Amino acid sequence: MTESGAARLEAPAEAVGTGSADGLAPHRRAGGRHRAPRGLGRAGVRFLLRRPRVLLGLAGWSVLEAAHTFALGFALARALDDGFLAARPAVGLAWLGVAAAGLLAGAWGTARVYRQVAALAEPLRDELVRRVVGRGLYEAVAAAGAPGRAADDAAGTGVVSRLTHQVEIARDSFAGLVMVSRSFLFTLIGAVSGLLALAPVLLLVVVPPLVAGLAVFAGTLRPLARRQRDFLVADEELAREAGTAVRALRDVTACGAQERVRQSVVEKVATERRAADALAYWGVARALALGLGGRLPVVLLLVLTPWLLRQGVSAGALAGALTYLTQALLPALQSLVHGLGGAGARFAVVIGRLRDGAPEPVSDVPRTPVPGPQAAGVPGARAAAASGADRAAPAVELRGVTFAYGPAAEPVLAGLDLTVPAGGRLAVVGPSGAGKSTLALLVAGVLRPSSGEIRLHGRPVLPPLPEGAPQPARRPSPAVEQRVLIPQESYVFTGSVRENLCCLLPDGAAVPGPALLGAAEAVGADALVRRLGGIDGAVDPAALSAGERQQIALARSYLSPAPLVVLDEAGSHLDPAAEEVAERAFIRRGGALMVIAHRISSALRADRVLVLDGGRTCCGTHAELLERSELYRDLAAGWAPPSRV
Ligand SMILES: Nc1ncnc2c1ncn2[C@@H]1O[C@H](COP(=O)(O)OP(=O)(O)OP(=O)(O)O)[C@@H](O)[C@H]1O
Repeated sequence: MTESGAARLEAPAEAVGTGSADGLAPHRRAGGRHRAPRGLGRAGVRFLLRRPRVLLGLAGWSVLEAAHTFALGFALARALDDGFLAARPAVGLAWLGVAAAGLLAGAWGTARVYRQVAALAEPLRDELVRRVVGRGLYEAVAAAGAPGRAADDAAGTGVVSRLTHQVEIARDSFAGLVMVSRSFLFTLIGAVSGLLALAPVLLLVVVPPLVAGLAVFAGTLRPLARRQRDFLVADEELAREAGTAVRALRDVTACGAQERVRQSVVEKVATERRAADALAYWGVARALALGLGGRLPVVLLLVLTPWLLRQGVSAGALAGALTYLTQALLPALQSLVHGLGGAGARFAVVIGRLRDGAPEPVSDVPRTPVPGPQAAGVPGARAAAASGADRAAPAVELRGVTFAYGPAAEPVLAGLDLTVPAGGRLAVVGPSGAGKSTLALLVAGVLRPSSGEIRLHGRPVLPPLPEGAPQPARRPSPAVEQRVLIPQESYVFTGSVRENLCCLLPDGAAVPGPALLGAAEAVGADALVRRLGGIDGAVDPAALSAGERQQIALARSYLSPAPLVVLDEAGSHLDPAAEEVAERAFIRRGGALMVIAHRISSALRADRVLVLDGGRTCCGTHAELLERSELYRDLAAGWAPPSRV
């Protein structure tokens, strides 16, 4: 196994960009989570119908806006026809005065409309806040039992983020939607009545393209909203990925994971670019709707002017119609198209997330594991026993596991069955290249079996790869909380001793200094910690020997809440006595232990030993194997005598 590959294994999953989300979304990213929520329309109608007085007020004040639109074109037409063109400037000016009064009345009405919109948006906000707080309480309870996650993280950061971001976005988008839809409707009413009053024939020119434009817009609304949502989601995911990479920069560099992190960010950039392209494509359809509904009527009006004049339409009526089109309908249509395409999609996405995150009925809540004591600052020794997914299930279960490093490569493991009971101790031995480290990586969920199944405490690790698929980049499985793997080359980073010891603990878990020292002492790293200046002393990886780095990694893993510890020759740089101290600490710690052994003493301390030997792989106690396995006898004879058994 390469050093960088090994080093990565101990790094927290967040270091390679798999960290959980914060910020905008609760991020349940299962397929379809970003779809517009079902029943949103019905829920919206119910919400509105519960507020008839506000709706009436909104409609009442909006009538003033319609009246202002009506007055705009009609008064201009009269000012021309009855005033300026009839050589009666006073009449013309009087009509212009009417238009100005209409403008003032419209502005006054619009100001009142804002109040009514607020009377709709604020209750919506309150309702959403109630939901989010309910969800937060639910998460706080669930997180208290979730290994690898601190309760205050779920209950604090997530809820505050949803309150401050999503609820405000929902409220603002909703208010924007109400404003543009209402404005378009009442402007349309005002303009159509004005055209009807000026000359009904004008409707023949204006209405058909307007209807065609609205039909195109209606047809593009759904796909456009979907593209807009995809773009928002891609944008957020890119921001999250980049944010995670930046936060984990030190670990990424220390683990040599720059290329993988770069690739993962580049993938997100490509996804966002594709989403932006698709959005732009549908943006063209939106421009078509605007052209048809807003601009074509103007062109038709100008082109058909001679015909309209022959139909008896006056010059003033033509000017009034042009005013309706350019000053009222076109801007209202533009606001509608942009508003529904932008704020509408944002509203649907955010409401969908808030609704998806609504508290579930208590009876449907899946059983969450018992809270691990390390959340309260107790080292993993006692925690290990308490944080399992299913404590009765075997710690490790392999059924027919076959693994090869490439589609055409010889399998390293073929049809392997193995069970390590909860709390059991297994030593894995075998000649160099037999597949011991590969087995450790499979159990840890870093590699994916070609076929067969691996479970940790009853939970599946990673499903097999589809036939012929290449092994993907190494990435810890979701079962990462169930195990800690210490590879031969230990990962230690520049920082304090405390940071190095606590990096496998759930976020926010505060382990007191004496408990950290106790863990170091248990694995025999206390002298090293003292030499480094205590728990707050500085760690310089380059200044540590390979054995000292192993001691830090052992203390860190001892503190981890994982109920299964996999030591892949994790004490290979320690002397036999120091290695024994560390191994015995892990035995006392509780939980299951799997040791890739390079000394007979490790095999003797285990309940059972797995001898990896290609087709002659076998498992049994030390005594059984001495009888049954020639390879084991050879290995045992070749190893140095144990210091103490
Ligand atoms: N990344 C890899 N790509 C291809 N083959 C690999 C890779 N890693 C290991 N192998 C091969 O898989 C086989 C098993 O390797 P593994 O490291 O699991 O053996 P091991 O028993 O742990 O050996 P050792 O005791 O020397 O560490 C070896 O033949 C090795 O060359």
